[in-house]
Amino acid sequence: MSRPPAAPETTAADPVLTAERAHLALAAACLGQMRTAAGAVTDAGVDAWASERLGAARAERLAALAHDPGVPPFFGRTDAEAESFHVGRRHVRDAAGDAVVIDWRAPMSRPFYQASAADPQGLVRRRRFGFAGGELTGYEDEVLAAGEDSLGDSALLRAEIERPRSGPMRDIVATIQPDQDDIVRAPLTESICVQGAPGTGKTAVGLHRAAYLLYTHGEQLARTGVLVVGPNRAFLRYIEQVLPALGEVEVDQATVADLTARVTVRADDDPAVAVLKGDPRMAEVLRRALWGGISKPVDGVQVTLAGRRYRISPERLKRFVDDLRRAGTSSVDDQQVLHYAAGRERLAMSLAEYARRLKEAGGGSPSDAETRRAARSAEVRAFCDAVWPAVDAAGLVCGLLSDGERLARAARGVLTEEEQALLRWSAPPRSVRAARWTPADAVLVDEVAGMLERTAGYGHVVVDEAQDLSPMQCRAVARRLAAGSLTVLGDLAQATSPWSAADWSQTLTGLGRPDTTVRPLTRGYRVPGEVLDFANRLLPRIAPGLPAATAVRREPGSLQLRPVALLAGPLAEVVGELAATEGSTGVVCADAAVADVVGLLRTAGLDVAALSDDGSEPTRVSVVPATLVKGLEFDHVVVVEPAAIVAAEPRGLHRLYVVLTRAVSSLVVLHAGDLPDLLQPPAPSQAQA
Ligand SMILES: Nc1ncnc2c1ncn2[C@@H]1O[C@H](COP(=O)(O)OP(=O)(O)OP(=O)(O)O)[C@@H](O)[C@H]1O
Repeated sequence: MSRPPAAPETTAADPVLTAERAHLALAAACLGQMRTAAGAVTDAGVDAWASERLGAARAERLAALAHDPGVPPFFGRTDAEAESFHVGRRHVRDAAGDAVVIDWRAPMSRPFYQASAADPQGLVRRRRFGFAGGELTGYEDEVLAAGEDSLGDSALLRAEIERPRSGPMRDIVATIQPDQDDIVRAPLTESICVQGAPGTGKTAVGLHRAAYLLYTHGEQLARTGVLVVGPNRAFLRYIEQVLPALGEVEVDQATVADLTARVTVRADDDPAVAVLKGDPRMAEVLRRALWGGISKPVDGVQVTLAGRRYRISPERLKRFVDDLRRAGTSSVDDQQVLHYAAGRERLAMSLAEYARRLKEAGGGSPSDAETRRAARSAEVRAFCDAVWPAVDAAGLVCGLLSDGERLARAARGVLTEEEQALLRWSAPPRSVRAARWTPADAVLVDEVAGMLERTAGYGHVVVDEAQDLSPMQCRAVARRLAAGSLTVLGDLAQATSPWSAADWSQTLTGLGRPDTTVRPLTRGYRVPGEVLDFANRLLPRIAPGLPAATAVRREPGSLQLRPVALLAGPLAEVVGELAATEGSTGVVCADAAVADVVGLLRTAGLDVAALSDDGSEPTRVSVVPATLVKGLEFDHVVVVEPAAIVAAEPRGLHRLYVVLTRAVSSLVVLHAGDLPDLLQPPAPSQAQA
């Protein structure tokens, strides 16, 4: 279904339109001048490093000013009694430095998003603009002073929501709604968890929050950085353009697998094993395995310092080791904790400094360099290697999973014997490199690496589809958070991993922010009401207690249930019809059926390709494995045999809920078998009753 961008009742001769077009031309010209000025700045700094930094800063600035002719410099305007502002994606100034457009993130722009007739926030009028291909084609006024507001029912908002989808996700900066804006503009110090039904704009809100925080706390976050964590490469590819379009190019985007890629993953675990490896008790097992490798000194050590030898007794050595081990294992504050590798270095230094004190007591005065040399001496190194051995993270996990006795020592009282047996590799690998690591193992290795050395942390982390993270994955994300704050986005009804919890507390605890407030979003922007009502029938079983989303619009005819005798013919026919329309089509089926569905559609002469997790670009008609569709959306969705999607995995009904909520315009459900009971049409007698 295609609709032109809204052009409310305005004509070319409308003086308002004429004046606004002139302002648009002015803004475009000023932006051009700003770009020229940024391009003219020379990169010559005092030295090569400074020149490079200047060059990088200039490239960033140019990227931020990049002008896409399809993206107009402003999209709205606020009129107060004394002044009016045009609101756009970034500040635009004229040659005199006066504002031509103000950035949507500036405090002055807030009333554009928040003002209502009941609370005009100083505005007399709000104006929204409609564009087609960069041309200003119309506008919509709400005279707040006269009690008018669109209450989320603006024609321009509707046009934006219904526009055909093609290519990657776009920003929603022109139409952010008040409840979304509250989350976007929450302070940097506040961690937030958004529990939002499908299509309520969680991903959009999280990305706009990142852009808002980078604007508002640029200097602080430029140092510490912002990270966006998404579920898979296909999803990251889908969202990767949103932040650059908002002028933010310096945000890292990664999956948990990317963050924990310290070993090469070559295998998958059975669900029961994956659940256990994701259990927070594994952190305790690993902690014991690592710190339990430190042994008690039995002999004294001779330390050579500035030509003399000093003997340190086993009792004193034991005290050094105990004190350092305590600093590594009993600190409540993660920021203060002593990491294992640093502990090893400190132990060596403790010995050298003790020798120095002995020398000083005898009247000597060794230099720092001599003390450091003593810490690096062969005797001290040999002592540390024996008592506080160097550890390789992958080696430790490999040893633990290969050696039943070692595992039992670390897991005693934490895991049952049956659980230990589940973890043990039946055939230990010949070497650490040869191990058939799974994604859950990679997270364990990362946990150990995080105990060995402090992981660099970001100032803010946005975690999307967070309902699917295991507690151990949450810890991996938390390690990247340092002292910063979090935006956690997710939907418990879309929780498809075998370890998914029924409430947010486990996830938020794992992420290290148990006190985070959970805020709901319930207005669905993506899916038409008819389709959403259908999918919501699954809610009582998959997420009892969660409020159902309400759709912002209804589209009669958007849902078609088609029972068929054989799938092949009707599938090719339906997809053929949709392929001829504007926008994207996703044909979603159980993963195991993807190859057959692709073959069948190609045999029918249709140009389709399977969506894969390598981040490659989706085609206009994609065959999508059900496990890869999370977070994505298509104009038209064809679901092939829902019962097979449900049967494919333990949380298959949750998966089906995800699949049924991806359509912007239409959903066709093709089924040769029965529909899952909750989705079956009421029997005729019930229907009449
Ligand atoms: N205020 C808005 N104005 C216009 N479009 C919006 C708005 N909010 C959300 N949308 C659109 O609705 C769609 C769904 O948004 P998004 O993907 O962020 O939702 P979500 O809650 O993350 O969904 P899901 O959980 O189903 O993946 C997107 O196309 C987004 O652009």
